[in-house]
Amino acid sequence: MKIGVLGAGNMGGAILQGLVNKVDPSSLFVLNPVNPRVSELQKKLGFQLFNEPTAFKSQQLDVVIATVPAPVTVTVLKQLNGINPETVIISAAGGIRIKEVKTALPNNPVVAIIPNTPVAINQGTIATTFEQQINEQSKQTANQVLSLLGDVIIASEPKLGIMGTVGGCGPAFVDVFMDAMADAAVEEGLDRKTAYQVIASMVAGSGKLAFNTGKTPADLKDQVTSPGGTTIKGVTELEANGFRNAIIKAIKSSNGSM
Ligand SMILES: NC(=O)C1=CN([C@@H]2O[C@H](COP(=O)(O)OP(=O)(O)OC[C@H]3O[C@@H](n4cnc5c(N)ncnc54)[C@H](O)[C@@H]3O)[C@@H](O)[C@H]2O)C=CC1
Ligand SMILES: O=C(O)[C@@H]1CCC=N1
Repeated sequence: MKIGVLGAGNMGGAILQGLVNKVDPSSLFVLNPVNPRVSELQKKLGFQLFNEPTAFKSQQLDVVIATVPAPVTVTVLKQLNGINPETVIISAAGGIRIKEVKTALPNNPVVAIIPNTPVAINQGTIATTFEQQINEQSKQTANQVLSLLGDVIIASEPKLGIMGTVGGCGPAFVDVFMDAMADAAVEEGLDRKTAYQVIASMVAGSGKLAFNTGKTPADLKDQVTSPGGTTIKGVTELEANGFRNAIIKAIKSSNGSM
């Protein structure tokens, strides 16, 4: 399998790291304009780096994952005009519809995804929409690559935006939450390193508990709040300070509905 990545920034870099954990780096082909940061990444991960589209697009790639900034995605994909029509184009561009990608490369099968940064450790959440006309072979090729990176969750195109907001923007919200928790722990006298260790472990374990048990977050929360105990005092304070409302507004704002 030959995998192309268009744009090795934060998302492209995370995808490349996740892929290098699973496949030989010689099967990874990256197109990014000359950039010292990307040259460093190339040295670290060992993929093949191209600085212009002509040589990149003649590599007989099975897939190209587009992780250039969303506003330039269609323009950059147009530069791949003439690429093998069997190459599956996987666009990770937030807010860019399949039909817009098709205007750039009308003959290629297209898949729209919203991944998240945990793909770097093969624990990503990848909301995925296949174009309606896609054939089984192209679908399988895309699935084979994406499932190396984490959970592939199939979405209808109208739901890709909100699934991508929760899954793709979500890590940043969790990071803000963890950062604030660490500040509080430091204020209470814990050293920062230990605070980060406890918090990251707690978030990972809470996520796995929800995932593995299938219990609702409300049920899981109720199991922690002992009667007259310490947790309910904190939960009450969260409610008094509009924590839940802040999260709801953050999701709606990122999703473009506010
Ligand atoms: N950062 C994230 O967590 C997520 C990002 N995405 C999507 O991934 C895309 C990239 O986002 P980030 O990685 O955050 O941005 P970024 O700015 O970190 O990376 C963009 C990369 O594209 C490169 N680039 C710019 N013009 C190019 C061109 N003409 N040809 C090839 N490479 C080019 C840049 O040099 C840079 O390496 C966006 O479409 C975004 O919606 C989707 C889900 C999550
Ligand atoms: O912030 C962004 O626009 C991208 C899309 C989802 C996560 N990051």
